[in-house]
Amino acid sequence: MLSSKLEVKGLTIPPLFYNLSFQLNAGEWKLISGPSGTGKSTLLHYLINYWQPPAGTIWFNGRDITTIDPISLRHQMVLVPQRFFLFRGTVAENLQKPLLWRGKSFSWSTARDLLAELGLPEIAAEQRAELLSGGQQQRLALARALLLEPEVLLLDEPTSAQDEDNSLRVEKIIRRYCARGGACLWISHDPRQLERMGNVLHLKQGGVFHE
Ligand SMILES: Nc1ncnc2c1ncn2[C@@H]1O[C@H](COP(=O)(O)OP(=O)(O)OP(=O)(O)O)[C@@H](O)[C@H]1O
Repeated sequence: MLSSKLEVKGLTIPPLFYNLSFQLNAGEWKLISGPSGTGKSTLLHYLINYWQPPAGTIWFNGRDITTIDPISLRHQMVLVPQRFFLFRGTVAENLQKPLLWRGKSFSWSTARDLLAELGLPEIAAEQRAELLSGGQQQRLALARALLLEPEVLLLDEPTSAQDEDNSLRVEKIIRRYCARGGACLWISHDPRQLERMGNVLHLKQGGVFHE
């Protein structure tokens, strides 16, 4: 039997989670919504073992994540945090560095196509990343994660700084990433986005409830 890509089994982290369980399969996305402070961002940090979960509570490809080398885990499961980090440097440098660290090659033409799909058709490789607008920087951070082609993408409010058109672009790209076998867990507060994307887990203190 194929195990799920990511599985949370009875995760208890007082006072945030009590016996929290859900799974995410390859080719699937799930959105997480819920009131501020219920632990949505914290949960994503447990999933990449930034915070260490109790043994046996978080599984990646059928392995307890506490038994996986954290760097290797974070190569396969990439988090774009709410307060993402861009290097001081050009757009191309920002996209290229994490690929090179993983021993992967960088193609500006692939990157440029992706950025165009994200509503940044005019962006130049040599443009300074810190001079882009907040919304443009957020899409650059997402493009950087997508170019890594991780097995699982963890997105913390990836469209919080986007207008409707660009939110739709992001949604389309995540649907395609999942259609190609990726798995995505995505925190969102946007009711229209939750409606459009579906597959919502509503997080309350003490558990996850399907809507
Ligand atoms: N490792 C941890 N263990 C237990 N509690 C934590 C841990 N890290 C953060 N917290 C607390 O958990 C609470 C939830 O924070 P978190 O940022 O995860 O909420 P959130 O649901 O993502 O909120 P928002 O929607 O406002 O982004 C905060 O009060 C934080 O201090």
